[in-house]
Amino acid sequence: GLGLSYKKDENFGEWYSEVVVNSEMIEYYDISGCYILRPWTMSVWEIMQAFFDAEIKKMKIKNCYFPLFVSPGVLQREKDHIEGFAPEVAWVTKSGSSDLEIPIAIRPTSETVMYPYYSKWIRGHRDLPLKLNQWCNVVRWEFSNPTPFIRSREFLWQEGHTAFATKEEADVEVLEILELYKRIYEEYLAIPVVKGKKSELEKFAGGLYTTSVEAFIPNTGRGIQGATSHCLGQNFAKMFEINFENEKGERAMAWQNSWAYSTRTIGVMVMVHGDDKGLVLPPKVASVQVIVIPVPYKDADTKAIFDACSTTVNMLTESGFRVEADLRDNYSPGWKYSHWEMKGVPLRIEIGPKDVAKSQVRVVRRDNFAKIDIPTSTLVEEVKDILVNIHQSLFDAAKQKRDECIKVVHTWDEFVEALNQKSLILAPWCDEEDVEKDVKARTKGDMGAAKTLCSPLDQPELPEGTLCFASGKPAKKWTYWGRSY
Ligand SMILES: O=C1CCCN[C@@H]1CCCn1cnc2cc(F)c(Cl)cc2c1=O
Ligand SMILES: [Mg+2]
Repeated sequence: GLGLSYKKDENFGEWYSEVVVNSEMIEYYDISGCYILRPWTMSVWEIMQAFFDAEIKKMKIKNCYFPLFVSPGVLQREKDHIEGFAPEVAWVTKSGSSDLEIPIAIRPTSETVMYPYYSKWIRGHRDLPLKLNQWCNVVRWEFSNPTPFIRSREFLWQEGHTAFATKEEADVEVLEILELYKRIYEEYLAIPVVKGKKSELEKFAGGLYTTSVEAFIPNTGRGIQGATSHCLGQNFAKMFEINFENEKGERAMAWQNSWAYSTRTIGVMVMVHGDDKGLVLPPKVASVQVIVIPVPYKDADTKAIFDACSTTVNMLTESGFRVEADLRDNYSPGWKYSHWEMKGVPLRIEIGPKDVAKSQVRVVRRDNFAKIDIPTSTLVEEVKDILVNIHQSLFDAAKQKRDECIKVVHTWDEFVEALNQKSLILAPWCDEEDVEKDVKARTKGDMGAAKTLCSPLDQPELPEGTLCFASGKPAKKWTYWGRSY
């Protein structure tokens, strides 16, 4: 039948796989970890891309495109940059039936592709800041359980790579980009995130510090890194000799940042907002915000009903909404209701004989299934308000659910208890790496170990004398811990 065979709160993994397929976002592919992104996915991606691309253009960041292929020498330029990553690098070793002289890597990220040219292009301080971004795919041949959008061997992202004369400029940009990531999640996907700083153990090993926006999936009790903005310091400048003559005529090394968000954002949206009827799309990223469905009645004036549908579509389209009518005559209204609910369309408009007679329409919300009869004369204004309200209620519901999962703990026992309750744990920590490693070791298990997710930039008050929950040493900062994707 049309409905889902799994319930979100009973079989989350199966529910998720079914929703992404039945909503026509994903088609499974014959290579494990690879997925077909159907138009229903690409339209969400393109709406977010349009926002982010316009914002970085305001920051004078320019788009470019570097090759997909990386020569081995360059990739292995700095072993500690790719130390643990080597197993996930995909290599081209043949063309046709003949072996390549030298195997070529497929980019897993583009630092080593781009930075030799940054070194060539940056000579003097007038060549700075150099601020480039690219929209592309990357390949990481991961082996842990592949999940559409969340963990795939190829994914789409943007990667920004910027170079500055001073650390101050780099520090400012890291946070400007982080704010854009928060806006993508909160203003477009209606998902609450925490802005924070990664621990030394969890940060990008090649960089100076990493900031991120962290989301949370209540059903699995796992945190998920939503996007990252790194300050690389001068580490890559040293590695790739990206230096310049500063204004005092001295040789100086550039200060760099790199930042990315990916199609993983879409998986988080499905997981957070989806329900047992299928996908629920936040209005801002819905390629169809309103679906108009005629409800013909045996001897009623079908033409009048269809005309009313077209009029409604035109009126709403002219007002800037993304609206379609489902006029197919080989599906019943009931079938269409389920179909468009599965696809997550935020608002449905039903038009039957009674509605035509009264010059009104019946509006049904996807998020709470509320049914509202609205006169045609005020429909545009009402639809505008309802879509804004749907976004806000999706956000508020997600935030309430996330906040209910947050447990503040002060002792190891409270920590373990909270972890067993699938919580997002906020704990005072001494900020020592060995202690973090110890927590990982002590919480190892088939559910995965607990780790630090981030230390929120917005720190709650830490009373004098507060002790670390794990080591008993003086706590230095509040940190979010939990299991993660
Ligand atoms: O997260 C970002 C923002 C955008 C640009 N890149 C950084 C760091 C990426 C880390 N990282 C992540 N995954 C990797 C996988 C690999 F196979 C290799 Cl060789 C390297 C890496 C790697 O450096
Ligand atoms: Mg990885």
